[in-house]
Amino acid sequence: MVREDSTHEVIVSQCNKVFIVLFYEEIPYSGSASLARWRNSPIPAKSEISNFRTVALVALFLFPTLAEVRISAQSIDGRSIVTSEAEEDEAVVSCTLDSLSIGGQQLNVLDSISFYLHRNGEPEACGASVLSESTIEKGLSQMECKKEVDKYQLEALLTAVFAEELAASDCGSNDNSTAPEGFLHYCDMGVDRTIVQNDYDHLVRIPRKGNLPCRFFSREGDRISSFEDILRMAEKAETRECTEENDVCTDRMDLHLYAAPAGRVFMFAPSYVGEIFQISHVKDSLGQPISLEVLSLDPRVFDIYNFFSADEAHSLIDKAVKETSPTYRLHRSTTGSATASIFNKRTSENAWDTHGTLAQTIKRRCLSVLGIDEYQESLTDGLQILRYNQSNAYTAHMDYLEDKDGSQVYDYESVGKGGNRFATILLYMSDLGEHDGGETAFVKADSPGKEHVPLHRAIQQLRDSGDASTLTPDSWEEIMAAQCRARLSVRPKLARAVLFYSQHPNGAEDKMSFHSGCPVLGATTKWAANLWVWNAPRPEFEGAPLKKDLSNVTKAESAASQQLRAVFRNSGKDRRFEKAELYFDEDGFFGKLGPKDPPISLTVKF
Ligand SMILES: O=C(O)CCC(=O)C(=O)O
Ligand SMILES: [Fe+2]
Repeated sequence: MVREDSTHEVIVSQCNKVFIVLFYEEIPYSGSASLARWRNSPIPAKSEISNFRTVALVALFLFPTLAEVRISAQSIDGRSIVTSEAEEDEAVVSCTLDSLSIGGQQLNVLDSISFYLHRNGEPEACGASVLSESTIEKGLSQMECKKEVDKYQLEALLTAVFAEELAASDCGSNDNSTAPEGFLHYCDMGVDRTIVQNDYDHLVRIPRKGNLPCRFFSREGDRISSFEDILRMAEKAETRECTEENDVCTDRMDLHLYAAPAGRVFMFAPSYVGEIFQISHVKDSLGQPISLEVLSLDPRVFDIYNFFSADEAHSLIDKAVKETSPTYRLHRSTTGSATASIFNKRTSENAWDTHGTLAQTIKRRCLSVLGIDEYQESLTDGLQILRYNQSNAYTAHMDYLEDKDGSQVYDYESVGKGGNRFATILLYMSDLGEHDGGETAFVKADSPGKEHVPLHRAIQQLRDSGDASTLTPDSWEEIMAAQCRARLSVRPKLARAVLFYSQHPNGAEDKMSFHSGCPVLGATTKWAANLWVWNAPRPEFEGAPLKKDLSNVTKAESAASQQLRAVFRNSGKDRRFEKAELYFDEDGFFGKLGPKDPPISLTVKF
């Protein structure tokens, strides 16, 4: 028996014979149940797949052994989603923490933790709650009493539990923060705003609701992947001593968790200039702890201490200077998203180091510091080695790329489900003194603690100092050099590293991130390197988000976008179906689908 309700959920239950069938528009599925068709997604027969553009994958099931299967199908370009789930079984499955392989005993400590939940990038908690043993056990019951909870399952569990515990908090999406399902909506922003990252197939939807889960991080960007992580963090958490004169009073620990919506990247949540973040989960080259210090809140700029060494800087420079390949060697820098072109206000030179052993190590370190726990080449440009000789500069710009005339196939709208550069890590590889220029200046931001200096006065001060005598009066370089002294700026120093964001936590472009590479005033060469990091696979990489309007899309790109996914799982509530198996048609065995088997994800290209 199958029905489709107004929220486009297809409910499948009590199917004795079930087949996976891909079928076309008007051809009704043949089997023991009837299945309502997803309105905008006619479904071709298997043999006809190549002939039809609009496809949805609908799953029906084989064998009398499968009672409850959850189905979801989504086209990568977000045109359709079909979600279905079996009707709820009334039988209550009870789980205990003891069933977890970590051992329930250790988890007793959960009772003494107060969890403060933050939305991604927000220094203020949006709500607080306890995760009692019983709430976790309830969550586990909904998740089929797992013995081992992997990070995706844990994320679904935490999202479900916090959504319930924090129903009356401010943890919802900004549009509707206190709605009862607010936190669930915050975590799953809908197809138009959810970036399909490469691990999308692994995400575990919230039991019975179907929403995608948040990911949870420590304040320092360490992803919570297991209960052990929570316990480890709890050990380090602030302990609030019990002062109440009350028998049942115990010391409590305050644990702050930062929740990033599905598909979104973690962002630090600074609250004051000078604030420190100890990044103890990232391995550095120096054997010293990496830490961040907040230089500015708007834009968000941080010093990264102990990020790389002077030796590493020298090796990167050495390799760049010796590079002979026309593509990678030092050459006059260019700008632009699709077609790179020489720009008269970027007079530096740059080389690319994409796959050098050291460049790779540094790129990995960059992603780890940014809270990306699994390295993905597709999220970075190459490491760009920069050389600025005397007077060389890069005018104020944003690293966030624009699709000015809307002609690009790639979807640069990172506030939606597109990708763009979201963070830049800048490595300085030479020392420049107070009078040498070459700073990186955030020209829209005042320097903390300094009064605002109007530009005309800054130009006069620069001229009076005599430092800019090599620059032509009234040239863009001279105006910039003056701005650089009057605004928030970072001075190059060998082995200094800086992080800044080009996006807000919701993916919107951060216009305050406007910055420049200030003219080098003295004779010292400024060497630097930067890594632009994307919030989604960048253009040309697998999984790159493409625009909805596919009319001009090349064949290869359109093939990548025309995919559908389905996830099958056995909820395990009915013991008769312990040996369920999943088939495509009658003889295409996909895999075992017992309650303990992992969910099976399928991707169909057409
Ligand atoms: O050289 C600098 O200080 C800044 C460089 C920069 O902004 C860039 O390459 O995007
Ligand atoms: Fe830049």
